[in-house]
Amino acid sequence: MASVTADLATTFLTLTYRHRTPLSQVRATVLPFLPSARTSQFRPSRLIPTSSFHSRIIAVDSPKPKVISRRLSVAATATTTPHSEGSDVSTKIPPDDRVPATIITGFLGSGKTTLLNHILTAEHGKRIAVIENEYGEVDIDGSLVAAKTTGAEDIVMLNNGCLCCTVRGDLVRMIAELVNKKKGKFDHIVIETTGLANPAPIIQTFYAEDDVFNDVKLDGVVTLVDAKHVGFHLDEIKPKGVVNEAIEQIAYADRIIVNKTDLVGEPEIASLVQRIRKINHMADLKRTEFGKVGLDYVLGIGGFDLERIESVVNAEGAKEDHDHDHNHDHGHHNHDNHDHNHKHEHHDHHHSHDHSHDPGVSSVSIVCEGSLDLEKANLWLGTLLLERSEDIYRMKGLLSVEGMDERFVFQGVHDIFQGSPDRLWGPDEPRINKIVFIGKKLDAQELEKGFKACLL
Ligand SMILES: Nc1nc2c(ncn2[C@@H]2O[C@H](COP(=O)(O)OP(=O)(O)OP(=O)(O)O)[C@@H](O)[C@H]2O)c(=O)[nH]1
Repeated sequence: MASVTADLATTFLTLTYRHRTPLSQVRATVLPFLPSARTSQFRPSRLIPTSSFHSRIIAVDSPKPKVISRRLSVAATATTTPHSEGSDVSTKIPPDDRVPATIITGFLGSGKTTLLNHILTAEHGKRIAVIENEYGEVDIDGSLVAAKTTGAEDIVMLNNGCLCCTVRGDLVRMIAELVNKKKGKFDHIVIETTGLANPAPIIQTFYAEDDVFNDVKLDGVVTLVDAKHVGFHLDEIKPKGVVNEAIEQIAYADRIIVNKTDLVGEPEIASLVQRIRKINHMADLKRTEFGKVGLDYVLGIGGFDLERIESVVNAEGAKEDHDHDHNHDHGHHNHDNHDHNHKHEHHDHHHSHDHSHDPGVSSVSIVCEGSLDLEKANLWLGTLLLERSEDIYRMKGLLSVEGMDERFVFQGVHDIFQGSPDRLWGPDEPRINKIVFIGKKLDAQELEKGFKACLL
């Protein structure tokens, strides 16, 4: 046990040291004590006999898009880390020039291809490479997309794979090929998954594979929800060990698009939104018809960026499209945001939305003022990931750690954990910790208790 504890205690310290690496290029940290969990998470949940990825580079005749360079200064007074080479080191974050990739997922017929067509035909000045994962021999979606776009420069087909193993390999090869052969010819990659895909292995590909990670960064997961039919899929009881893809696709999302709202009435949409919120309280949500959303909503999300953790944990629960929001989800949002804007009060709550111990997939937030004992927090988080990483789908957090002058931000997908100090706490800024978990069998009270035990 002693050695495990020592390992756990190095987690934050190691991560703290990582502030010297550009934040945007901080390599995902797979906790060193989790070697078996790392491989087990790629187990296929479903075998799909004939599937393939197709890639298409959509060339858009437009001026070269603006390169957005992300710069962030981190003033590090790294008194808590033995790795520190000195204090008051300012780290300039160079631009992250990796190509962003967006995953579009959603159940069969939810409107993924419709959204893709919308993206490809819109004026945005981006050249987009599309990777499609199809069932069967016939490239139906490919022809739908092709019919609506011009300038398709390249199509590569990769066959015979299952989503979690072979296709993951295919995806890596596909991305590597795109990067090697077409570098500079596209600005964004959009990956459309099959309707029965569990997004987890695809997300993990971006962290587990160096070939991918070095050149491409995961920008976000966009999930289409069929407002008329999704209820049936969400209700479906699967055999033990088989995932409910409709739930998983919602759980991993950064952006949720409730599509086909023309086919159902307002009350159905409102109750669906509530249901979605119980699963994923972190994502933005919009209601649409025929996938008509602003391009900003689906491209350039930064859903896995440490720099953007704050906006997620702050706005958590309040992010439905406001055109629709006010009438339908009021009580819920008021409740969720209750504490977020108050200063100088003792913030101390969690919410898990109706269930304190939800056996299904749910979101739990902890908002709590105070500073954490580094070692205890390390042990708590490390143990949590060690024991529960399969159940914790995604998490994001912003922490106040005793002895650390910066806020500590982190995000994780199962046992992939990425964290770093970001900006300094303001002199009068209340030290409020905020964590959001999305996962299976989450016990809000237990999580909160464990977290609070780490406070000084
Ligand atoms: N009424 C209505 N129909 C829609 C809407 N969005 C898409 N559709 C239609 O629904 C059907 C399925 O849409 P797709 O975009 O192909 O859905 P998909 O998710 O790509 O489907 P799969 O690839 O089979 O999983 C098509 O006939 C679309 O025209 C909508 O908002 N309202």
